[in-house]
Amino acid sequence: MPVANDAPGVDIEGTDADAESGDLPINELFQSLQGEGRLAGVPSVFVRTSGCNLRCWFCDSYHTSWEPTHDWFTVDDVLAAIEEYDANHVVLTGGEPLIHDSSEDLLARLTDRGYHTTVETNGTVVPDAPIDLASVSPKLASSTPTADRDPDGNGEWADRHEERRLDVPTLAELVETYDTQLKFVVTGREDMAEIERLLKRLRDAASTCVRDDDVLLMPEGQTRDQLEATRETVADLALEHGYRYTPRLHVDLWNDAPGT
Ligand SMILES: C[S@@+](CC[C@H](N)C(=O)[O-])C[C@H]1O[C@@H](n2cnc3c(N)ncnc32)[C@H](O)[C@@H]1O
Ligand SMILES: Nc1nc2[nH]cc(C(=O)O)c2c(=O)[nH]1
Ligand code: SF4
Ligand SMILES: [Mg+2]
Repeated sequence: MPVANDAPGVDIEGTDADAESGDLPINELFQSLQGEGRLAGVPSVFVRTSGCNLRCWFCDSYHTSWEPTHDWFTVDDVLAAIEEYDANHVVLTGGEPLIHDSSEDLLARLTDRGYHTTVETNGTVVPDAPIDLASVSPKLASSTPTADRDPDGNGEWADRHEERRLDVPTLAELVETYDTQLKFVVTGREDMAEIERLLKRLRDAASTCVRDDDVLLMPEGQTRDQLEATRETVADLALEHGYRYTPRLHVDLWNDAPGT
């Protein structure tokens, strides 16, 4: 179910515009195979909220971040739409789903109904909600929308993105609270030094163990052609460092088609 109306009523960041109504801005809701991470290949219903507190230049969900579009759904509407599908796994993604208070209500109610929940998040917000798999994708310096890489302007978002993208105490709380995979978007070999530095800080800060097995390197690329250029380097880096490689199965299968 693609939902891509230019609906009014969300501020540019999509932050708590829904706080009073309890509704969620939904960009799309569809069934597919989980394309990324530990559960790659598992049939899942994807709920994509609109609005993000970051602006990665490479964001593959442009209409949830740079130019948010959505319809407003009540949590009951979202649950009813999910139940139309024959699936046990639900992936809550965005945009950044955890900037919306109502995501907590949705996650609690999905858990009550027996669904397995994955949340795809940039790791800047800790929710008060049950999550089976926190799929955390901390954003590296190579994601910052500097003027030369800005898809929508001249670097106006770079400073805000840079200030917000990494928050080690928040990441530590996420790994302590949830079964977590850390999924880094890798643009090239030069990203590894930052990943290593961040993991060191996170391991020092967190009271639970962050295993190399829970660190996933994912090639940057919104299309098959773009992945073609990055995937082999990223696979080599995973081998060299002892981290996991994750494909982007949905891009391999369906390229950049919406609703996949
Ligand atoms: C669109 S984001 C939404 C969830 C959350 N905002 C986040 O960034 O984790 C979903 C996933 O796609 C990844 N992603 C976005 N654009 C990408 C790209 N061009 N290449 C590879 N992964 C990308 C993100 O890092 C994240 O793991
Ligand atoms: N098939 C498929 N798998 C995914 N895993 C994470 C996704 C996301 O956009 O968060 C995603 C997506 O958009 N499609
Ligand atoms: S944090 Fe996620 S949704 Fe937000 S801009 Fe980056 S990739 Fe897109
Ligand atoms: Mg995606």
